[in-house]
Amino acid sequence: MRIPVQTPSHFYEVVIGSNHLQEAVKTLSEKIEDADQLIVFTDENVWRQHQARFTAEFPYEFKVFVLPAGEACKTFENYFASQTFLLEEKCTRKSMLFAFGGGAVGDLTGYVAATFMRGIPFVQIPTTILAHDSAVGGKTAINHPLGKNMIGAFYQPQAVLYDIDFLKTLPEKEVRSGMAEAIKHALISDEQWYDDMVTKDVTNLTQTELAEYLQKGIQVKADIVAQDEQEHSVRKYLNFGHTYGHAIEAASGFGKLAHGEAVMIGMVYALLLGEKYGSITRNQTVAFLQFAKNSGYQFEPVHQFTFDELLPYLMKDKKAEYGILQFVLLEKIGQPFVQKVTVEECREIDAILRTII
Ligand SMILES: NC(=O)c1ccc[n+]([C@@H]2O[C@H](COP(=O)([O-])OP(=O)(O)OC[C@H]3O[C@@H](n4cnc5c(N)ncnc54)[C@H](O)[C@@H]3O)[C@@H](O)[C@H]2O)c1
Ligand SMILES: O=C(O)C(=O)C[C@@H](O)[C@H](O)[C@H](O)COP(=O)(O)O
Ligand SMILES: [Zn+2]
Repeated sequence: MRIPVQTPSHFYEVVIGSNHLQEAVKTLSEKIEDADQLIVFTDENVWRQHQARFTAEFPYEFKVFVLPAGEACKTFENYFASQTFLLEEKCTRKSMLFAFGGGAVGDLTGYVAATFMRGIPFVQIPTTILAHDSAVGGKTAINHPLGKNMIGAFYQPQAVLYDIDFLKTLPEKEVRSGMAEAIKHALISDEQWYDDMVTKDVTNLTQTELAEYLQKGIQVKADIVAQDEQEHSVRKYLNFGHTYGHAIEAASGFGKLAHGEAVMIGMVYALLLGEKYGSITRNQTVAFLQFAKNSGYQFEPVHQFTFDELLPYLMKDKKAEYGILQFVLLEKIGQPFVQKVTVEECREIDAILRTII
């Protein structure tokens, strides 16, 4: 299946299927054959588990740059090492990068591609559930110890080649983390989908259900990015759960908490705020929390920090303007909006969160 993504700057396709890497690569053959070098960026876990299959099915000569697994790859040091590798390999503006891995490899590779010689083409080949979100839409970034994704660029890939057969080796924690973004996509777009989701064990979907959810999530993202590529308006909705989620993620030390685990906490926080500013009821928030707990999501990380310890991270949220925080909230399930919130209100909601989790 092909899902088109049309932004003001760029058109590309998400080619999603199972066991179709070889076929999917063919959709890009013209662009690939025009490149002077192909460089695959991956991480040590992904390469250990999928090198044989990738090499067998990727029908071109390539060089590989293996990064540390997970969030650890989104650092200045790895960004610098990546640029050094490209320079030492004599890459040029005609070279093409491939991000073979999860969101961390994808974000780092995209930022490297956006900045090497002021921009060279790159392709996303995602290997996680979460990457149905991260590989689409062109947000690329590395972290700074003071905040998540603080250095980056909007830079769209040439294509997203998503073979969901790679997902079969994901550990349960990463399944859970990835499903949080699918739950987010349902919450911000489609009440019926959300209602269906909460009846399921989202960590144990059938391949058919998983494929359907991923396609739906990609479509939600593609529709939003088509309207607002650089987050001036509706793209903010994709940040539902991320203001508080990123704060917990950064405060914990990058990589301790998986991104989706932190976002799940952030979504409960945002639902609580939605009780004040929207028509979300406490029953709905508690039902969501129960569904999250039943699916194995953890909320103890909140208790490791005081609100004042989280506050500096909250204040670095990229949606904040003139020192005022903006949260994405739900009027009702499926209807997001953006709301300015004061620090004192944030403190109050943080206190409520601690009592209900
Ligand atoms: N750019 C965006 O729009 C966007 C959207 C959402 C998240 N993100 C970013 O994505 C990152 C999280 O991405 P992620 O959850 O994919 O995590 P990840 O890339 O850190 O991968 C998680 C872990 O799973 C392993 N892994 C990956 N694929 C595997 C496979 N097929 N089998 C076994 N193990 C595998 C990795 O080695 C790593 O240890 C965060 O940095 C987050 O900020 C970006
Ligand atoms: O694509 C978007 O826009 C998103 O916000 C998707 C998020 O899931 C993702 O985690 C994103 O990287 C967060 O962006 P940030 O601007 O808050 O760092
Ligand atoms: Zn996210």
